[in-house]
Amino acid sequence: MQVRDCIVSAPGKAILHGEHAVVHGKVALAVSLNLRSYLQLKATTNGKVSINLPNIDTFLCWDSNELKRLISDSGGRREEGKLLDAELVRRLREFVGVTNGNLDTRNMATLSFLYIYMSIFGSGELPSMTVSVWSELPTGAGLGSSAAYSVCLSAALLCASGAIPAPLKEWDHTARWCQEDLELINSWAFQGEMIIHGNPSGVDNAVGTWGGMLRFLAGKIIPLSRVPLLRILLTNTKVPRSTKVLVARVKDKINKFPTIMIPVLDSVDAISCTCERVLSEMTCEPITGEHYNILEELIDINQHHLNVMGVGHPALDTLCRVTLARGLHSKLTGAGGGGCGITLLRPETDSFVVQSTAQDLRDCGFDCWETSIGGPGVQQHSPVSVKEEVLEILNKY
Ligand SMILES: Nc1ncnc2c1ncn2[C@@H]1O[C@H](COP(=O)(O)OP(=O)(O)O)[C@@H](O)[C@H]1O
Ligand SMILES: C[C@@](O)(CCOP(=O)(O)O)CC(=O)O
Ligand SMILES: [Mg+2]
Repeated sequence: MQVRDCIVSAPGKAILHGEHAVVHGKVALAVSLNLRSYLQLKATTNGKVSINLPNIDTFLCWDSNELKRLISDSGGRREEGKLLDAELVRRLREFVGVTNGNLDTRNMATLSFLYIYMSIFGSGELPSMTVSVWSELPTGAGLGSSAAYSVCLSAALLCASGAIPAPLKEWDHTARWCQEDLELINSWAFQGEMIIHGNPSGVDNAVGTWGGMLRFLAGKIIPLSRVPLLRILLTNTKVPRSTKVLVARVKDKINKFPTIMIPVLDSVDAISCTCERVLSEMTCEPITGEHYNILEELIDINQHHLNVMGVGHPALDTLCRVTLARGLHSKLTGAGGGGCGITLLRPETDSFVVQSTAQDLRDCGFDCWETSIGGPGVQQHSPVSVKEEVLEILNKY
């Protein structure tokens, strides 16, 4: 079976408000970033399935017959849906050598690739191919690299299998799928996230699929079209962390102190709703300093709540302190425990203040950059539309 070649990309995301609370059915507001993961899928005829993941130094190759043996009697392929095929996951964990509780970066990426690949192609012949992924996002830092990875995998593999069409026409540079196809991509990406995260809310894969800013509540995705242009400084404390571990930590805390923690989650929900209202007001009335004052206070309150949930880190405290010394307000974004934070820049914040703050943060050993938000969701690319340096990395394998 010869499959179609393709190049796809998906954006990372920043959560403005609602991380962790969203896992427990509360509202989150999230926005896509102009930092993307890229995947190239090339059909081969050597009977091998290869993955090249240079960001995490992982290069693996299997015989497709060897993989086929893992699914021949595992109960068949699973269509889109929320639940994983537990038997296939068990076999794959054994095959990849994942012992219970082993959260190794490489194993998670390998497992989610194999799971999506085998679930999509499992009922027929397993095609040989080489899949290479390169990301501009830091991995494991709160910017949704796992979701961008899962969205790219599901879009490329669904497209290669013919389950969804390739939207790119001869004359296009980039193209996007129709709503129905995006929903299918999103549902498979959610399964990839389940393997990497354990218990994802689905907000990250939704942003990776649709892009822009969205409100997410219990699986319901509402794109927010009326939002003001926000200037955001992104800081990566470079403290490594795992979303899976942090999500489990919050769950344990809720189970241990339900009457204390549930009001905290409710308060985060109210913060997301208040933020959404203020953002919408800012698009239909003149933007005032008071709008920004409220946004800043919401950031401060939420950061305290995230500390109460147990997902803070001294490096994130440093980020908040250093930016506040320049009059700027920050909170962690994503799962916390290290990783990245966002700092809101006011329209009048002049570039000297931004530069000096960024320098202060770099002096703490952090990476820091002003970012534009609202990048497009998953898309297919012609090779000429991919930055040369990215194409060079993808073509190396
Ligand atoms: N470019 C990539 N190549 C391979 N695996 C990736 C890539 N990006 C993300 N991953 C997978 O996602 C995991 C990180 O996910 P997670 O802990 O949710 O952090 P985040 O999504 O905030 O970056 C990595 O350990 C790896 O398994
Ligand atoms: C903590 C959480 O709300 C966001 C995790 O984002 P990230 O993997 O840290 O980028 C988990 C989730 O929504 O699934
Ligand atoms: Mg993630």
